[in-house]
Amino acid sequence: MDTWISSLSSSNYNLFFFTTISFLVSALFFMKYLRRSKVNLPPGPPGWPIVGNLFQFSRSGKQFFEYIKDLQQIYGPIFTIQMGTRTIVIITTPELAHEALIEKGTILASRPKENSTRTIFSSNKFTVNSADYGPVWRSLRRNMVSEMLSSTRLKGFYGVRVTAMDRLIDRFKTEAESTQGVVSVIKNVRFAVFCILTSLCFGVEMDEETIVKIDETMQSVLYTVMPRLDDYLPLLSLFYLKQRKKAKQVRENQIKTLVPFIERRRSSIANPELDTTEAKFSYLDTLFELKVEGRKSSMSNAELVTLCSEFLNGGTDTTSTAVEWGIARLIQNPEIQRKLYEDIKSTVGDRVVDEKDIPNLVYLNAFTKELLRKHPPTYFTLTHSVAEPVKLAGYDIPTYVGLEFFLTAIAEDPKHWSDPVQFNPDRFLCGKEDADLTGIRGVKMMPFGIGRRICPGMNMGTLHVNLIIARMVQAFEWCAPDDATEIDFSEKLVFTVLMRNPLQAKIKPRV
Ligand code: HEM
Repeated sequence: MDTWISSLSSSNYNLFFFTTISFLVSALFFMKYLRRSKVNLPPGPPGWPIVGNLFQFSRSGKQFFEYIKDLQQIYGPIFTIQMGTRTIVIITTPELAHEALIEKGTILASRPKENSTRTIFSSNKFTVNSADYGPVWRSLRRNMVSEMLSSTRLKGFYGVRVTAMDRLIDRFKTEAESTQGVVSVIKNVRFAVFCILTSLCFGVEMDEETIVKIDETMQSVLYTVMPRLDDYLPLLSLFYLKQRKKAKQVRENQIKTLVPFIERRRSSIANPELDTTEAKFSYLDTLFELKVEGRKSSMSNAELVTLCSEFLNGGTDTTSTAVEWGIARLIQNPEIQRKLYEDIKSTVGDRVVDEKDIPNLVYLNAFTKELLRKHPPTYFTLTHSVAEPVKLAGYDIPTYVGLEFFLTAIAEDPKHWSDPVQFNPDRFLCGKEDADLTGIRGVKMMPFGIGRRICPGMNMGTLHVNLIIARMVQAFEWCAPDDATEIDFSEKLVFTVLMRNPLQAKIKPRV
């Protein structure tokens, strides 16, 4: 949300034009105001005409989640902000999340209208995450879960993970040789996760150069769909023609990069004898065959690109961000690192830790849960919207509102956690303070969301975080590059919440 400010100042203003537009917008807003003033929305900071709270936010100099934290102190568990034309309701407590996403789950399971850039990249809302709650969403989601993410399917991809983990440890060793032991955490972990997901998605093992190229394409897509000022003030879109042109180029490049893999897979299914190196099964295969409710035609290549990109993006940044924060916590707390290593050593002995060991690694599981509580990779769920007007906490929620669930506030609610700000995996040992991540038995933390739209990759995401951390801690002792350095825990909101300064860590191989 920060990026639009700089682009605005660089735009070439035409004063007369802007004034006329402002007048028209004011009239429009006034009419909208008359209509909306009858609605009993949750309270919130008074806004300015046209822009609402947009400039108050930008002038606060804070990141979006910091601004929201401040407003929570003033307005309580549920409040409204007006960002230009967008009305956003923020929910910050477990009780209200339960009311919204479990008790009234079907009504709050929709997604808001998209801007024109997002529509290009979602093939007009043809993805699991963007589709409205209805037949298309059901078909796409059911396919993704049952064919790729169920526990049986996950087990079938065991070999892919073993290869990726061995490669990860080797990469750390190689990097450390030329840097006196200092390695970049997120870069290598991201690469490992991406290797797994590309293999599952396209059914091929790829060389490093190809994987890096696809990853760069995916990252440029994520940056292109990030919010801009004209998402909030659509009439300013005239000043963003260059960005819209750029978005089309990024889309073309995304299609150009991924279509060859789609064609290759098609041809290898048609002629299995030609390439024996390909995997027996991939996400693409399921999409080739999928019948989407309410559609007669099969998917176009552009739609296949969109769905494959969703699969790759959904699990890469989230997982690698979590691991980076995890290693930062281990460096900050050598005692926690020692306990984790002891847990692995006493459970698996001298052999390499395997994903089948994970259910027995009690401390590792507690550590990962605490990691996802304290550092949910995204601070908000994806935006929800309502299919029909509904009441929440006694307030009106009309259909034009976007709902944001503030995950860190929910996971640090002092009514539900002892010493909530403290990073302490022990809280999950011996059932002292447990939490059901699905929210069905009550909500205390929800790093994957809850209800109808809960992350379908929850099992895979948790498995990857557990496995990567176990392998990294078994192979190396982790410390700060210079033993005196304090880890900087400040955050930067991009798509996930990253460490402001990407973590550099010193590794010492364990003997
Ligand atoms: C640690 C890892 C992960 C975390 C923390 C995470 C978190 C989330 C969150 C917070 C949401 C939004 C839920 C909502 O809107 O209420 C979500 C949705 C989603 N995630 Fe994940 N995710 C992770 C891994 C994955 C993986 C591995 C995949 C697939 C390969 C995936 C695919 C998706 C999809 C498709 C959605 C949209 C669901 C829908 O709208 O029905 N995620 N995830």
